[in-house]
Amino acid sequence: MQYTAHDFETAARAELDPVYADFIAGGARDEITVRANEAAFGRLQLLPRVLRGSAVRDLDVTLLGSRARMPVLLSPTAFHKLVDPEGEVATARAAAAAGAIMIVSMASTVAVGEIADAVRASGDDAPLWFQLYIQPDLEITEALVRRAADAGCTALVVTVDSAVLGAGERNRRNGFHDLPPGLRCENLVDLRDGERGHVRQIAMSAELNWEHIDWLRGVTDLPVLLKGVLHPEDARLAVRHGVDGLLLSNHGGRQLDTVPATLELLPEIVAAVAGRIPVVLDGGVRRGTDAVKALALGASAVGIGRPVMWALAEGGEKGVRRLLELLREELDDTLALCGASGLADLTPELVRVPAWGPVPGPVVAPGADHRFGGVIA
Ligand SMILES: Cc1cc2nc3c(=O)[nH]c(=O)nc-3n(C[C@H](O)[C@H](O)[C@H](O)COP(=O)(O)O)c2cc1C
Ligand SMILES: CCCCC(=O)C(=O)O
Repeated sequence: MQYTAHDFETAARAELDPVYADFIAGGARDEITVRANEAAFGRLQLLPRVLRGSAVRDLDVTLLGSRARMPVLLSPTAFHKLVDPEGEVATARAAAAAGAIMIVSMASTVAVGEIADAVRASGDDAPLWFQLYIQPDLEITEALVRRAADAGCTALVVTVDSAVLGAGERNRRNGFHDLPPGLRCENLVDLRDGERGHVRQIAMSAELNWEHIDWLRGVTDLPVLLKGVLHPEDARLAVRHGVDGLLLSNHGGRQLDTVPATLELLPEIVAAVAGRIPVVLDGGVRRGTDAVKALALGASAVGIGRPVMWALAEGGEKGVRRLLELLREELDDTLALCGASGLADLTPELVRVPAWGPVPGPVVAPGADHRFGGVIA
């Protein structure tokens, strides 16, 4: 049985082709940013309030008009059929059951329209958003946007950290460059004559600039979020260009290695947008306490990437349901323990950096009993 997000990784690895496990776990180059994302949460502390509790906690959130029952989004991840025969349909049903927003990857192995149909048929209801890599061919891009809008997606998430595809050296070593036979990027099929949904059809364009964002604003009424803005100056530019929200993300350490952990950048980005647009954070969120730290520092919600893939690989729709239930429970009890009854009660005063750095020199004499104090570092 799985009791934490990390348990799903252990369980999935036991059954998964190691090449696929590496694709999921891996990051760019030395994977320094992959490690930094998770480590950053461990470095911050929670300082709870007491005696102001409430019997129930409210985890509802509305983001750019999309209502969700928890402030945890499923960040876009490609190729769900690589790890489960139902692929994105299973993930989307689980997200809808939990009332969580799922961001469908442009590189999904089920077409976005089919994913939306499956959610509607399930009787549960939760918004789907669509992640887009703007293509150099704007007609193709517009056709993709139309597919997402026709499917009923309620926001577009434009990934802007991928001028070129990040160097996943595990994939290189493993020779993993392509989907296996039978799997396709279904959103791309028939966008143009003869297009068969090949991964190579997705162009990572190094020429993208702010004019493309202005152009996109002109072809859709859907709210547009940018995914992968890290510099506060770019956050300010995003606001100036009428962007509706930011997904503060370093692509889970899969694009430019050695960029800071997203949590570390959060206060600067929140200050830069100054409440004008919502900021969602992803990267290394594995626990309810992680989510609470990000929310307290000004994020409106958080996203999870790898845990969803591991849960899907381990247990299909049931696995993802269980993962989201666990995160809901953790969030709920963290709020209770912090004296918060809802997300609005999560304020920066709940979070601190350790007052003491490492204590130099031995703090416990050799042979002394370590159990009662002394060890600070
Ligand atoms: C297997 C995998 C596939 C991904 N595919 C996409 C994608 O298609 N589009 C995108 O914008 N981000 C993609 N990402 C990045 C995620 O959206 C997200 O930013 C990242 O996984 C968050 O970090 P976490 O995995 O530590 O939660 C992918 C990440 C992984 C692990
Ligand atoms: C063309 C698929 C891109 C997937 C992706 O963004 C990732 O693996 O991080």
